[in-house]
Amino acid sequence: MTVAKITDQEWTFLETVARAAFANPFGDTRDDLDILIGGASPGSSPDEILISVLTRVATQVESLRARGVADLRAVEGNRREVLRRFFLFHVFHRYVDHFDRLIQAQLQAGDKPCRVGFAGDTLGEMARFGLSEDEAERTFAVFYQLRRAFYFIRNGLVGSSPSMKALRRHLWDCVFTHDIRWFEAGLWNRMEEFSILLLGETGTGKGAAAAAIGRSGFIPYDRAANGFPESFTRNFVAINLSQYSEGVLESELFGHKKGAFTGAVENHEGLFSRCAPHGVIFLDEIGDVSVPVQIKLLQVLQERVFYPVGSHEARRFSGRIVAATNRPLDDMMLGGRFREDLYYRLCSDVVTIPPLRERLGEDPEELDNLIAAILSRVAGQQVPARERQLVKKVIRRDVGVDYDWPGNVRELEQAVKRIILTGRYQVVRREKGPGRVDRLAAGMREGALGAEELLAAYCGLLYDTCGTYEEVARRTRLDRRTVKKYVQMGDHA
Ligand SMILES: Nc1ncnc2c1ncn2[C@@H]1O[C@H](COP(=O)(O)OP(=O)(O)OP(=O)(O)O)[C@@H](O)[C@H]1O
Repeated sequence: MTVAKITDQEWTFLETVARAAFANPFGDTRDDLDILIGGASPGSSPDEILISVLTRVATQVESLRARGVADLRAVEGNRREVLRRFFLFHVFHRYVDHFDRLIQAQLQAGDKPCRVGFAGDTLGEMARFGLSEDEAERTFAVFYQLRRAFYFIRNGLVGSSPSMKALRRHLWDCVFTHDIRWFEAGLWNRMEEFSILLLGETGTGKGAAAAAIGRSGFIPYDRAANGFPESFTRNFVAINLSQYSEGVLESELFGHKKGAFTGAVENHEGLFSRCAPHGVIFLDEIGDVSVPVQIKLLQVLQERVFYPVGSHEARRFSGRIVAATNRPLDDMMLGGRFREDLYYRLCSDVVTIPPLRERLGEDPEELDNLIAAILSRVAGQQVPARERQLVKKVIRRDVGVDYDWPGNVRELEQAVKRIILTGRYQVVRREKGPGRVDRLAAGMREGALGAEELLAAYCGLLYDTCGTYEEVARRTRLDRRTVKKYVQMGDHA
């Protein structure tokens, strides 16, 4: 048998590469394996380590080829699996730059799927290693997915603190499961069954985390089109549930039929019908929806069908749900404001996003990394170290080192912008509880409040006690959107 030509020492090497092949790139295991594979000296840079890994693997592939044993068809069982992963590691890294360029091109092109010029070469190379056509095509799609997940999780969520590293690892598992063997064995096609609940304070990056998951979904390779029929930009649709009144929200989510209500002059496709088959719907601020809408969402999650408003025609939904809230869902469930059955349907996994103050406490460099990322996002290019230091100095001067960043990264983004505009960042601290009541009462006694200020202060006061825009809307008989506007106005007064 040809396998006998591979020595035990070589098998040890192949097994190590096979373990690295699909390891979580944000975990420590992958780093340790790379050092083992490449034999790089301690203190080498990540680029040096990677080059030595790829060189050694390519040399080993050539050696197997020269002896005529670089073919999976001659091997079975566990050894086939080790060899398969080893060859795939090699192929993946040979085409990784092509995948990166495809991601960039697709970002530019938006919803129109891009041509994939290198598919034939990559598939041909896998075929020469003995993969069947189906296996090669599915693997090609998984390669694209692996690279997208790496790109969007790394770039969408900046930060080097331990809790951010843990978050990136966690998000990777949300896309591929904690053991990619399960994913490869069939879950690649069934991740829609796993909904994710993102928890965390406002501005921590729940939307950014959801987008990273959404853009990293599986997109099947289409043989006839010689490419991917769907752009990943279409694979993620987000809705902020707190922005809509109940009636409008149902229409936005499920669509409506012409004539379903006054003003429904055309059929309207809702979010659920617009979602691509392996796409993600991001339900932001899920803690703010009314119980009737919660029941409808539960039905979609349970039965995978929904009905446009005014229609009895069931529509199928085959995407994945990611939901987020900064509300205390536990308390809300106790008070009957959030349904337990929906909660348990939403949380195949719960991901908690750390607040900025915790991250800064773990690693002071976190602030530098975030300032750099925000500045280059605002400027559209890398910003010199001098400017970055300047912004950091102003932050330290104006809010001190112990500032708790209640608005988290969103607040930091605004702080950086304000510093660019004005050279300073003075914080208006949000007053809660009795302080607010006193201020409102004093303002009324003095007759000093304008109508909008009065409403903003009253809505803010109610929001502090009731906890949801919906409840404030009920008490003030305003609609939820208006309430939110006034609460936020009060926050920034
Ligand atoms: N780790 C991060 N790295 C880079 N940018 C981040 C990070 N976290 C958040 N941001 C940015 O901060 C802003 C706020 O993030 P996001 O909207 O995702 O927060 P959120 O938790 O969803 O807030 P809310 O609960 O109010 O909806 C966005 O512009 C986002 O890109």
